[in-house]
Amino acid sequence: MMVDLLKELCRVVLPLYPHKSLSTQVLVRQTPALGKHLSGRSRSCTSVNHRKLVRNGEEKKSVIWLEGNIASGKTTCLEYFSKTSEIEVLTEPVSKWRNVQGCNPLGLMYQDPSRWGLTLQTYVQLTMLDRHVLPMSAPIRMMERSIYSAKYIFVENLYKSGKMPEVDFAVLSEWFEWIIKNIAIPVDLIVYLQTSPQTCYERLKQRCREEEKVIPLEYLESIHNLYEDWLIHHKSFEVPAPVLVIPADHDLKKMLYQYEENREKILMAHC
Ligand SMILES: Nc1ncnc2c1ncn2[C@@H]1O[C@H](COP(=O)(O)OP(=O)(O)O)[C@@H](O)[C@H]1O
Ligand SMILES: Nc1ccn([C@H]2C[C@H](O)[C@@H](COP(=O)(O)O)O2)c(=O)n1
Repeated sequence: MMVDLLKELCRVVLPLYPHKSLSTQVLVRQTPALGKHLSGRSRSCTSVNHRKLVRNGEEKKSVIWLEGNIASGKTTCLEYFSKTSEIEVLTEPVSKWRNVQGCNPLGLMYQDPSRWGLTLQTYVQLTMLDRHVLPMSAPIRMMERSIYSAKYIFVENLYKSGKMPEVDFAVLSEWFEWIIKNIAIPVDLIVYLQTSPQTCYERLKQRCREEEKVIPLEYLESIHNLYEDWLIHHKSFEVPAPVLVIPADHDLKKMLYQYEENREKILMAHC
């Protein structure tokens, strides 16, 4: 009788939890739709990346990229979510960009982008790749930006604005293509903090990072337009995961409220 009871329990309960399957079968599962904030087109063009392989009841892990303009509030957002036990947070390695063996490629780039753009972006590519391949220590990883935005936004901006020589752009492009072809860079969801360039300009001045004092509003406008073309209008590059857009011009109190409102959608990337 006990055996029958167990069999019945398995029959009813296991189908509800396919990722906890006890068989050795590999299950391919699609993450649930993320509701109205998700951009439909990015979902459809990224179905392969968004599928999840689950084997032997192994715990499914999810990676979320937090994208947005300079000083849009990404670090502040990550700080908030770092208090959640299932989430590990990886901030951008800006301190390395400001100090590699005593040199400051970030500062040099802002002083003379044509000369130092390649130097900074090569180092950004290396340090972001290092972040992407770090073993995960929690079920959900939220990381600030990605090797994709480094290329599609910042390298693109330097090149399009005439501040990066063609040869530098070609070398970085070949490196980038090689990396994404040969190294797995997982992503399940992109959270985009959508701000106006003006808001970022004000927050940038308030943060007062020494290297960034030379940044004009026009620079933030260019970065903004590249982000919008990529993640909202789908006019430039492939989007490697669904996009959750969070309007981020609001004050801190309203932003924390919005983060709470979106918590489920973010955690759902893990289901
Ligand atoms: N919602 C907000 N309202 C006002 N100031 C903010 C808000 N979010 C962040 N800030 C401030 O703006 C500056 C940039 O925020 P930060 O989180 O460092 O941005 P990012 O990591 O995107 O560059 C910081 O001084 C931060 O305290
Ligand atoms: N690929 C990149 C990434 C970032 N930067 C610059 C932009 C900021 O000055 C700084 C850190 O950005 P934040 O986290 O404050 O938005 O690094 C870059 O030039 N290239």
